[in-house]
Amino acid sequence: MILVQEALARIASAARPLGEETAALAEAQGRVLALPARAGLTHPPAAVSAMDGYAVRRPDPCPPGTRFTVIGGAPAGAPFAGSVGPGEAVRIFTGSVLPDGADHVVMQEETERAGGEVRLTAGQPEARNVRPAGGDFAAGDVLLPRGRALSAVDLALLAAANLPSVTVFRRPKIAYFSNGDELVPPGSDLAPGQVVTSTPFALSGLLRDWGAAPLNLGTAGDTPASVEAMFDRAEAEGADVVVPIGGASVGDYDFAKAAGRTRFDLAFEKVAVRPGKPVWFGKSGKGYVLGLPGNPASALACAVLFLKPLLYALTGRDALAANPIVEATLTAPVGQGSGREHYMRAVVRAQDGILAVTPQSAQDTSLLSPFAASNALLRRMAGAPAAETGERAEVILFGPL
Ligand SMILES: Nc1nc2c(c(=O)[nH]1)N[C@H]1C(S)=C(S)[C@@H](COP(=O)(O)OP(=O)(O)OC[C@H]3O[C@@H](n4cnc5c(N)ncnc54)[C@H](O)[C@@H]3O)O[C@H]1N2
Ligand code: MOO
Repeated sequence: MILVQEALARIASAARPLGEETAALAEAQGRVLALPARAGLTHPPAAVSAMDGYAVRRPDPCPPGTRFTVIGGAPAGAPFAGSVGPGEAVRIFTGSVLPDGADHVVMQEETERAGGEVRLTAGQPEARNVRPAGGDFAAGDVLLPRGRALSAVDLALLAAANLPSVTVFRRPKIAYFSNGDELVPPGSDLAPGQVVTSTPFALSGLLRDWGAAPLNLGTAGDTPASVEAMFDRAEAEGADVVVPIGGASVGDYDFAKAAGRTRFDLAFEKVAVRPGKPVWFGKSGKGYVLGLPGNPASALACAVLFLKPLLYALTGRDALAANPIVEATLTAPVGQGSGREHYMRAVVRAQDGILAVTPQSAQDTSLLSPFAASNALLRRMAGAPAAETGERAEVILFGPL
C-alpha cells in the first residue's frame, strides 16, 4: 500500500499530455490551452479617449474660463484626420482615437459649448482621460499560458486580441462502467438483493465539469467475459482512460482489476487512503486505467482525489494543482487520525469572513446523502492528533461554497 502523495506522483509521471486540436472561441470555455495564446493586435491600438468631451492640447496652467476653438469631431470608428494645435479642441467620445497633437480630454460636464467655441467651467490641473496605446496588451504578448483552462472572461480577452480560435488539448475521453450482477438502473422494480446504480450519474457530471468527455458503458455482470467486453468496448471507442467502478477488492466476484492487470501495467493497486483503499491505476500503449472502489462515496472521493489529477496531467497541467488544499476553521472536534489518510465529507461555508468546516457525522462509504450535502473533503493525515473546535484544518473544495 502506498501513500496518497506517492500515488499522485505515479499518476503524474505516467501520464503524457494528449494531442492538440483547434477550437473555435465560442466552443472553447473549459478547454485547456496547448500553446500559449499571443495577442494578435495591440489593445487599444492607439491612444483613445476615456470620456465623452473635448480633446485638447492642455495649456499649463489651464484654469476655468479657458476657451478652445472646436475644429472638428472624432466619433467612435472615425478618427479625426487633422492635428490639434494650441487653443484648439476636437469633439470626442469614449473609445474614439485621440487626435494627433492632443494630450488631454476635458469631460463634457466641465465645459460650456457656444457655437464654434468651447469654454471650461472647471480647471484642468493635469492631463487626464486618455487611455494609452497598448494599455491592455501589445501585439505578440503572451496573454494566457499553456495549461490554462479557459474561463468565460478569458474568451473575451482572446476575442479582444483578435483570436478567432485557440490550440487546445484534445478533451480526454473517459469510458466508465460499473461491475456487479446486483446493479439495476434507477426506476427498476427491485428484486431482493438488487442495488440501484448511482455512481455513474455523479461521475458523468464531475467529468464534464473537469473538461473531459464522459462515456458511460453501463454495467458489467459478474463474469470475466462481461468485464473483458467492457474493456474491449472502451478500446473500440478510443477511450483515453477506462474507469471500472467496483470489482477491485478481494471478493470472489471482483474481476475488474484482474482483467485490468492483463491489459495495463499497474502503477499501484492499493492506496493508504480512507475512503478508497482499493483504488488502482495503470497504463498501456493505448491509454490508462483508473479503478474506483465500488462503494459510492469511495468511488466519488477517489474520482476527486485521483481521476481529476490524471485529467490535469493529460491536459498539460500539474496533477498536484488539481485539488488545492485550503485552510478552514473546525466548527466541531475531530478524533485522532487513523492509519490511512482520511478525506471526510464535509461542509465548508464562508462565515464572518473566514472559511468554516463542519465534517458530516455519518462517514460510511455506502452513504450518498452526506456526500450530496457536502462541498468539501476534510483531510486528516494518518495519525494526526485529535483537533478541537476552532483549530485550523485542511480541506479540498469539490463544490461551490
Ligand atoms: N475482505 C475485505 N473486504 C473488503 C475490503 C478489504 O480490504 N477486504 N475493502 C473494502 C473496501 S475499503 C471497499 S471500498 C470495498 C470496495 O470493493 P470493490 O471495489 O470490489 O466494490 P464492489 O464489491 O464491487 O462494491 C462495493 C459496494 O458498492 C456497491 N456498488 C458498486 N458499484 C456501484 C454503483 N455503480 N452504484 C451504486 N453502488 C455500487 C456494490 O453494490 C457494493 O454494495 O470493498 C470492501 N470490502
Ligand atoms: O475505503 Mo473503502 O473505499 O472504505 O469504502
